[in-house]
Amino acid sequence: MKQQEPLETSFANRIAHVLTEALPYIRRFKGKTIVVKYGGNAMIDERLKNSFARDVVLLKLVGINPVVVHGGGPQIGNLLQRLGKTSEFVQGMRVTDAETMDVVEMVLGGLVNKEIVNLINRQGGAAVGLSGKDGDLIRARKISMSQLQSTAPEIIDLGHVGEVASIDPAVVDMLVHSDFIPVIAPIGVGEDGCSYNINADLVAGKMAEVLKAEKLILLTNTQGILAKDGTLLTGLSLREVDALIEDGTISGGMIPKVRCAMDALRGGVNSAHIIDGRVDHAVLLELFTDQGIGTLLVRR
Ligand SMILES: Nc1ncnc2c1ncn2[C@@H]1O[C@H](COP(=O)(O)OP(=O)(O)O)[C@@H](O)[C@H]1O
Ligand SMILES: CC(=O)N[C@@H](CCC(=O)OP(=O)(O)O)C(=O)O
Repeated sequence: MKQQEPLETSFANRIAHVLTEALPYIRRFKGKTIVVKYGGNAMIDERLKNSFARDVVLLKLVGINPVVVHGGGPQIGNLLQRLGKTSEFVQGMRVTDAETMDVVEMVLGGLVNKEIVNLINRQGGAAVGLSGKDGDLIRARKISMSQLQSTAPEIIDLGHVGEVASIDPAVVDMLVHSDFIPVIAPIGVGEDGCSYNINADLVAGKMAEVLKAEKLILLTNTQGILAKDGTLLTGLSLREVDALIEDGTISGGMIPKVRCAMDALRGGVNSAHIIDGRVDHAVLLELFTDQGIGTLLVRR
């Protein structure tokens, strides 16, 4: 008969330490909602995707309510390229004509959404995929060029690019309270009945606000918010973030991300975290360890 190797003492101690360190956090977050934005750039390889799905399932099993909002920008770009279409971006927003909108809906609402649902379910969770159309979840409003400081004067219309006009959380509440894990694609419906392509960070921020979430966690492809010299800024207040945008330390795609996190904080979410989705089990490390990872944004 094969004998089980005894655990090396220091390794066993480490496991015990990790589990006991997690305990106060599990107690603190039990019954609370945590909105996790899973960006397309963090969906790099199978190992990372599975580690993300395991984290989400573990949260649910210890009594926390994860709600996943996903992106899929690179995946939309890949399919558009295969179809011979190129995308233009204005302030990080993809100019979306009717044909591009069809692709966005296929990729986000179909491929990416169902892949995440399947990953979570294979790890033992019960995920249900939704787009903003399901249960009239996300009402969208068209974004006009005048709302953006465009550096591309030749583009006069963003097409089907929307912002969140309102969220009706009824379908998400119903799923959460029936022990399902909602997985939401950032597509909204306009007053005109048309589909709108919404930046996933914007949807995640508003979702966290409307669901009165305890935390908003944004997974991205950097360690967090970095200073000019490349060091990680571990904790920032709203005032400090404003100053970093002002002096150009925060730029590009990080601007809408911090803006929506700041809006969520002002709307009552207790904390927002920008963390590195390229790290295995990033969500667990953030939630259940004393030091956390990435950048913590707080209201004060
Ligand atoms: N101060 C900063 N700290 C970290 N990243 C920054 C900063 N300023 C700009 N960025 C850029 O923002 C990017 C993240 O935004 P984005 O590419 O839109 O992410 P995602 O695809 O995850 O939504 C980083 O990869 C980096 O290039
Ligand atoms: C209007 C707009 O730009 N929408 C995004 C939606 C996907 C997204 O936000 O994906 P990431 O989080 O992976 O960047 C897009 O078309 O790429």
